[in-house]
Amino acid sequence: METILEVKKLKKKIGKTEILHDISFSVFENEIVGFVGPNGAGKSTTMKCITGLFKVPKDMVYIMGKDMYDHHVEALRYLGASIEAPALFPDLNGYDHFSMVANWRKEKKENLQELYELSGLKKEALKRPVRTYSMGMKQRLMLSLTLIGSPKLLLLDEPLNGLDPQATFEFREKLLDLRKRNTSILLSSHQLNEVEKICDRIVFIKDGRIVNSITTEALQQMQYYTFQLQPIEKARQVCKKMNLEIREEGTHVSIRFDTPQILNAFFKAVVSENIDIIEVNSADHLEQYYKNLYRNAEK
Ligand SMILES: Nc1ncnc2c1ncn2[C@@H]1O[C@H](COP(=O)(O)OP(=O)(O)OP(=O)(O)O)[C@@H](O)[C@H]1O
Repeated sequence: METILEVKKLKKKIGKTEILHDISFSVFENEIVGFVGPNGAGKSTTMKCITGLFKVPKDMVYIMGKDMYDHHVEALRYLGASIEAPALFPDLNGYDHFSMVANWRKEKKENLQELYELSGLKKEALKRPVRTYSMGMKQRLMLSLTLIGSPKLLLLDEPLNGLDPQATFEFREKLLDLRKRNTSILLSSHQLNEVEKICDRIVFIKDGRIVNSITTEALQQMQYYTFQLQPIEKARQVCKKMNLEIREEGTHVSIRFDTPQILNAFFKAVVSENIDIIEVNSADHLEQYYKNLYRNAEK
C-alpha cells in the first residue's frame, strides 16, 4: 500500500508553548482518515504543518515521499487543502477563484467545467462576489477549489461547517467518489456521525498527542449498548467478571462489547443472574468510543 502522507514525530512550538508533541501517523492510498479530537487539541496546527503554513524541521512531514522541508514545491503539487475558515477573497467572484487557483496549479481552463458543477453553485452565484455568499456556499466553493489539479492528498479542516443536510449528503458522496478516483483524504471534523460514515480509519488527538487510531471496520464490530439494569450492583459484578468496560450515566449504564459473541454471553449472564433489563438502546459507535477514549485520557 502506497504511503501518501507520513507525519513523523512532528513537534511544533508557538511562542514558548509546545503545541504538538511527537505526532506520528500516515495516510495511505485510497484512504479517508478522520482526524478527531476536542477543541484546541492540535488538529489545525497539525494540518498547517503538513501544508507548510507552519514551517517544520526536516524529516517530519512527507507527502508522496517528498520531505516538506526541502522538497516543498514538489510535495505541494500533490496536495489540495482547506484549513479553518474558508480562505477566500471577498471581492472576487466564484469564477475568479477558479481561474486563479487553476493558474497556480497549471490546470487547463477546460477541465474546470466539471468542478463548477461539482460545487453545486449556480452560474448566477459563481458570478457574484464571494462576500455575498453564505457560509455553506463558501465551503462548497472552497472544496471545489481544493480539487483543482486532481490532488493525491486532500486536507480538509472542518469542511462540514455550515453545510445544510442536502449539501452534507452530497459532500459525503463527493468524498467517497474522490477516494475511488485515487485521492486520499485527511478530514478533521467534530461531526462524529459523518466521520464514521465517510472515513476508513480515525486518528484521535488530544493536547497535541495522538491518543489512538482505529479502523471504522473495527469500530463497527464493537457494539455499544445503553441499559437500565436492576439491581445495578449485580450488573456491575457481571461486567467485572467479564472484563467489560462499563460507564455509568445517571440511572443508565453504557457497555462496550468488542464482538457479537461477547454481547451474547453478557445477555446469558444477565438472565442467569436474574438481572432485570428495564431498558436497552444501541448507541452510536464512534460517539461512545470517543466518550470512553477521552474519559480514559483524562485519568
Ligand atoms: N497562532 C497561535 N498562537 C498561539 N497559540 C495557538 C496559535 N494557534 C493555535 N494555538 C494553540 O494551539 C492549540 C491547538 O490549536 P488548534 O487550532 O490546532 O486546535 P484544533 O484541534 O484545531 O481545535 P478546534 O477543534 O477548536 O478547531 C490550542 O491550545 C491553541 O490555543
